Amino acid sequence: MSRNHVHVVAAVIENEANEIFCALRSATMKLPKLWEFPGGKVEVGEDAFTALKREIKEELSCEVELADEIFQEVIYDYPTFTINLTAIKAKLKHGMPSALEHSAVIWLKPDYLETLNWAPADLPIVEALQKETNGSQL
Ligand SMILES: Nc1nc2c([nH]c(=O)n2[C@H]2C[C@H](O)[C@@H](COP(=O)(O)OP(=O)(O)OP(=O)(O)O)O2)c(=O)[nH]1
Repeated sequence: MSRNHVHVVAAVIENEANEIFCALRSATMKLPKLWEFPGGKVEVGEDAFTALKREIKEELSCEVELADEIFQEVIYDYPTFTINLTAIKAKLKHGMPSALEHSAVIWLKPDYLETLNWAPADLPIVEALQKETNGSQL
């Protein structure tokens, strides 16, 4: 049986107060009204980093500086497709993010991320961010 596979890149954008940028998918998007890290599908011929910079410009109308390394890779089976979600940390480089496609955005400290209703594929990323913060407080 073949399944639909999609490769999606997402930015974990951190600000100087160590808050993380979270975005709410709109009612008309797939996986409606779930929170996500902004990004989108990698197009043919693109690498994850190039795709993510493009998606952020399109979706949030700002520029980000990406970390050199991938933060986390998640593979998750949704009922109708399998997602390979690549999360990369980022900082704002130029402009402030505007919600051009999302219905809400919020900056949250890692400890509060779990209060949102996340797309299921994002939960391991949320967990890794919380572990990172709590580890650094020990
Ligand atoms: N951008 C983003 N997408 C995510 C995350 N987690 C997650 O499961 N997804 C899913 C939602 C979508 O099905 C897919 C991303 O595709 P997309 O953002 O281009 O949105 P879409 O499917 O509505 O676009 P399209 O098919 O209409 O072109 O990945 C995440 O953190 N960020």
